[in-house]
Amino acid sequence: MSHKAGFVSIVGKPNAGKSTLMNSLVGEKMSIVTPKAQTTRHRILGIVNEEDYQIVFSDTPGVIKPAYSLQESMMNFVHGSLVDADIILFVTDINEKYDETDVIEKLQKTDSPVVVLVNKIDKSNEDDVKAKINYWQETLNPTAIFAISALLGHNIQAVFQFVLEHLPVHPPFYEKDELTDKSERFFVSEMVREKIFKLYEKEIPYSTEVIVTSFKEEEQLVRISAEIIVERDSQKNIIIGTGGSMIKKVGTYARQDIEEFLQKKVFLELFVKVISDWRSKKNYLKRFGYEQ
Ligand SMILES: Nc1nc2c(ncn2[C@@H]2O[C@H](COP(=O)(O)OP(=O)(O)OP(=O)(O)O)[C@@H](O)[C@H]2O)c(=O)[nH]1
Repeated sequence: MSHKAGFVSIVGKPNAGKSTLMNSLVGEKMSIVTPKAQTTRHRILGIVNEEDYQIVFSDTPGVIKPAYSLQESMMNFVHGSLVDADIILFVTDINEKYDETDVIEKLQKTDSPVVVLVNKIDKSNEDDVKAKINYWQETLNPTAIFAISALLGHNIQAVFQFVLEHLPVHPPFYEKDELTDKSERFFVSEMVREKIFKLYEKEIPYSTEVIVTSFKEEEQLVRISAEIIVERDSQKNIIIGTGGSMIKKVGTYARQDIEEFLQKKVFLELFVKVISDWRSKKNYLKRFGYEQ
């Protein structure tokens, strides 16, 4: 029996629903999902393994014009995923307000088959869905178009089947028990970062990075320390909150998720550290895993 395997890249503008789609296709929560744009910063692999196939999905940061070095690195992850892809899933919000010219230009340059996924149809109507499908047919002339709701799981099975049928015959790229290329530490830091995206406003989430500094497995529990890095003292005060009230919330919510993820009791300690303008400094971006 021939084994199929390949790379499937999920790309699109910020907030289109890429991470929601990835989680739905993989059947696990791999990527953090929040209502804010630019939540995803890395290229995150989600691997689906069956006896006769292996699909390696990549969730990528939303396509933007980079304003600072961190965003440049984020866009490098997108380019990398377009170059590798056997199939590209382009996710677009049916009610998209952004100008998508930059994504369209990128997609027109690739040799890989492009599938357009018109997402969030639960927030639309049949006429608008038809109009959008016609628009994308004319604009991109893609290999296929699906109208989906990543949130409600509508048409996701059809997309999955399409991917499977178009996957090349190839031996597996990863061990068949691997679910991702990222470490437990990475997912722990993402869970803390997700809470920061949900609990704080304006620039705070975008100025924040989370680094797991210690991860010790003991018999009864896992002891984890993490640093929340911000760019200025004023942001440090906001993260901590009056009498530590805000950081306590971050810690409590994150710990609950991490316990579920690790299936073990967790002791989580959070520290806040200021590194001025870390998002524009190459050495920090490298240390935080954004640069090769
Ligand atoms: N109504 C509706 N909302 C959706 C759907 N898919 C995603 N969303 C919501 O849209 C928001 C953004 O979803 P994400 O999956 O984080 O989007 P993303 O494209 O990964 O965003 P970035 O990481 O910023 O690039 C979240 O609030 C989701 O719950 C959908 O099919 N319908």
